[in-house]
Amino acid sequence: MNIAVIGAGALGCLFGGRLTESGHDVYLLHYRQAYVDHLNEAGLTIESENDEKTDIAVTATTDANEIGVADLVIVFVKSHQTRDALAEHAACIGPETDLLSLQNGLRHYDRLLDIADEDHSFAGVTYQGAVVEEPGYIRVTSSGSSTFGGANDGGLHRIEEILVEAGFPVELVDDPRPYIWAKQLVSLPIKPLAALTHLSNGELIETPETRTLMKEIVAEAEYVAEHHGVDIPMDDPMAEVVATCEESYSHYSSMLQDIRAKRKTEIDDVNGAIVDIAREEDVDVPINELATNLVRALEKSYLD
Ligand SMILES: NC(=O)C1=CN([C@@H]2O[C@H](COP(=O)(O)OP(=O)(O)OC[C@H]3O[C@@H](n4cnc5c(N)ncnc54)[C@H](O)[C@@H]3O)[C@@H](O)[C@H]2O)C=CC1
Ligand SMILES: CC(C)(CO)C(=O)C(=O)O
Repeated sequence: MNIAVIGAGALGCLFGGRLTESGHDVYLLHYRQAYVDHLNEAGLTIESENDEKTDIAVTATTDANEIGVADLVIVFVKSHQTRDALAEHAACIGPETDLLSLQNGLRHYDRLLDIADEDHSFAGVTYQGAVVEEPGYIRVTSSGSSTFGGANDGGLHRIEEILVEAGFPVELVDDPRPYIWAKQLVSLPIKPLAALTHLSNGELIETPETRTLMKEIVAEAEYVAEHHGVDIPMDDPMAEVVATCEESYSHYSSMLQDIRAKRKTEIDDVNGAIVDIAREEDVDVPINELATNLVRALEKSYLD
């Protein structure tokens, strides 16, 4: 299969690297020529959770015209980069190209549907984790499954087959939206509060002040989901938040890592999306709104 991966970062390199290894013609798309040259010359090294290292020769490019029309495009830029990246690399997307996104946030499925029809748009979540240790060196941090869905069964099974062959556990669902919400419901209280307090996930849940705010953020989001007609497949979201924080006690959330590295965060697509949807549904979400505005203000202190 001819596959383009938009965003050759942590997950883009992991998925793109393993799909290359399993025999597909994969192109990793990035916007920086020096990074692309490095990937083409030195290849990728993927370090698995049991410290096994695999070297993979990959093809990277900044120019989607070099790819032609791909059979499958996988989107792995950060959520706020998606619209621009899809426009920039539109040359590899034709009417028969399948699009897949397993990004975080609440809007990635809709962004695909903005540019492709329902039969070619597939989205969901992944519990696979990875970090870029240095350019071309990817370390796997977790090997959870990827749950995704879409309207076209044939397309879903085509993507499932190649991902499973490449070693990724996959679960298919008819409608991915409830699963996208379920994953975000756990992230919503952790990410902004970690970004604002610099506490680890475990410290956030142990600290009475942040724990109370976390409960409120989750309760507001559950209320928005209910008004928005999303039936979240999770009995007790706050219990999931507590379990996640306990399991990842010393982990500093990705949003805090973005703040520390002075990068733009994904706040607009996480708590910011809850605020927007709440507004559409005429529901108040004061704690999500405060958390969103504070993280945006924090970003403003170092961006531009
Ligand atoms: N890294 C992880 O463990 C997980 C990440 N996710 C989600 O997956 C998505 C991707 O995350 P990561 O791989 O961690 O991000 P990342 O920041 O490592 O990779 C994104 C890459 O896209 C590149 N990029 C930005 N604009 C571009 C453009 N116009 N064209 C081509 N490339 C462009 C960036 O320079 C970067 O290298 C995010 O939504 C994230 O929240 C979800 C689960 C786990
Ligand atoms: C919120 C959570 C648990 C993953 O969604 C996290 O800690 C992170 O984003 O790094």
